[in-house]
Amino acid sequence: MPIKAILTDIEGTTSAVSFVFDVLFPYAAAHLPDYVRQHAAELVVAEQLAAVRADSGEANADSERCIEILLGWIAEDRKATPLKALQGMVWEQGYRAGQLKGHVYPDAVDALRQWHAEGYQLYVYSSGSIQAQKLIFGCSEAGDLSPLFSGYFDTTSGPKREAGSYQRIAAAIGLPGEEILFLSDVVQELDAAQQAGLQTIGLAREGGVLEGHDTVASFAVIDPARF
Ligand SMILES: CSCCC(=O)C(=O)COP(=O)(O)O
Ligand SMILES: [Mg+2]
Repeated sequence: MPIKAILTDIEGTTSAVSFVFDVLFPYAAAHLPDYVRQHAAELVVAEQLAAVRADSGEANADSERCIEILLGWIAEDRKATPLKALQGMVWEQGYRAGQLKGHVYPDAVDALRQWHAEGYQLYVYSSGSIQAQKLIFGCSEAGDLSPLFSGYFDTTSGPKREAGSYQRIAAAIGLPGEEILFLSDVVQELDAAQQAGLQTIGLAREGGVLEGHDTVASFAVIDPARF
């Protein structure tokens, strides 16, 4: 079955891990406390704070305690959906103010443009919220890459290390798994996608092999037509 859609991870795949850890996470840690204080009464933020209380098991946590919990989650890189939603809101302010520009490897920019021109449908699946995904590609160093993408998936589709998440995404895309190529730098994510019937290629940008998956160091050597 030929590949019709390509689903890509962001951190470590299209974009440098260092951009996420050295730029995005510190920006969120610096600005999230005041953002929460200023917007805690607004429904979109209040809903996420309610989810922080539920996920942490601290039903009576006030806004200041929620901020402490969120900063702890940033420090431990917890892929918690309410943290990711709030990070997306905070980053939006940084991108709009010109303080942030999304990093996307030049080889990924070139390949995504080529695959889009060749008629492949392109999708993103990241632990970052859909808002954060649209920002990193929409406000990237290479310009607005958002017209290349047909859709975005985040942890509201499920955790990235569970096969069921990829089954739900394939159903949402409307293609059998075998017609979707998933790209990631994390072997557990590739394993879960493979278990769901998707094709996989691992990205090891510093070299090495992702056990059980064809592995490359750059998008430049990926040929979706070979499947
Ligand atoms: C959407 S950019 C921010 C990335 C992020 O918050 C994150 O946790 C990265 O997760 P990924 O699934 O892209 O490895
Ligand atoms: Mg990744």
